[in-house]
Amino acid sequence: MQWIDLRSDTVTQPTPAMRQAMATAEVGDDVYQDDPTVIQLERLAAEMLGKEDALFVPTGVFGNQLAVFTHCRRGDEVIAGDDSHLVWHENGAAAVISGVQLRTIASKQGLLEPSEIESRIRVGEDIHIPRTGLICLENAHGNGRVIPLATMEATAAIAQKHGVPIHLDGARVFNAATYLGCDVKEITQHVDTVMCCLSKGLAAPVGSILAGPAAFIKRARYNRKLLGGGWRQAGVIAAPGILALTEMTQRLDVDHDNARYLAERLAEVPGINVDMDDVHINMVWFALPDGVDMPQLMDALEAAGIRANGAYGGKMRLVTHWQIDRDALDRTVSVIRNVVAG
Ligand SMILES: Cc1ncc(COP(=O)(O)O)c(CN[C@H](C(=O)O)[C@H](C)O)c1O
Repeated sequence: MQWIDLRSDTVTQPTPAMRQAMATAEVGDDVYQDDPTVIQLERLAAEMLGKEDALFVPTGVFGNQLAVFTHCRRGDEVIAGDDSHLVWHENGAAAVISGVQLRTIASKQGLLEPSEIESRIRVGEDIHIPRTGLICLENAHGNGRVIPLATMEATAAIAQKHGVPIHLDGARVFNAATYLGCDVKEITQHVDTVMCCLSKGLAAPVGSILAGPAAFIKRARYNRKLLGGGWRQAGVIAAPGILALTEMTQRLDVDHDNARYLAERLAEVPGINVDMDDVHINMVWFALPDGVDMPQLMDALEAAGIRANGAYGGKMRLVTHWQIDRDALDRTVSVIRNVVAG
């Protein structure tokens, strides 16, 4: 059955061109750094992200946690937003894998005020205090909003002043660049390392990229192996990653336009509240009117061949991607409208 799957952009299936590339990929043992397709992907990613080197990793969480593990010492403090993916959805991995303390900041819709970050940076030698080992930013944010370049720049200046590196959870950094109308390097220039997902809106079946200075990536490659993440003939899954970067980054505006279309149609349904100002990328969050029978709504959506996650903090999230067109969105809104209308 071909579902209309709006749960996330993590559900994207590889394009036909990606499947062809997978079948014909040149491969080798990547632990020996013999896989020409992985090497091609890593070089392309480093160039596009404006970093000296890059590493192909299994997932976004792996890339984020490998960054923390490689930047930090055990006992360090890591500054992050209280609603960041690193804090909310990574199983407490920073403590488990790296033995670090997460120092959270209440974000303003995903944005961390640079002054708030600076006030939490540990300064000076004191027998009581840990070292601030890393600042973690997220852009685009998992709430679908994009952090302005000026905020990134101001944060970078503070981090540089205190000698603290910045890691960017850039799972959707190409979506952010599309929204800002800038090259992705204008975002990544303000951070030391960046993780970007190939397997979300960019539609690769597997994988993310961790990019940064050559010396950092060399240490990260060692740490990836330590964590059991050494690839063998991974060219089979690196090949679609190359197409993700060369082709799918160019069409993200289609997903963004479809998200705005969806938000506008939902806003026309009596009782549904959509904040159009929050619709920056391919995500639409909306509040249903009180009293909506959620089990009935989820059953109606499933019966119509539509997959969506339930409400989260009183809001539902629908995510557009290359396999979602306007007809699918119209069908989705029609089901929601009928259930809400009772
Ligand atoms: C900002 C950000 N950083 C990292 C990740 C993790 O990427 P993966 O480990 O799933 O590849 C995600 C996945 N986000 C997923 C989604 O949005 O459906 C779920 C919540 O994990 C993310 O949104």
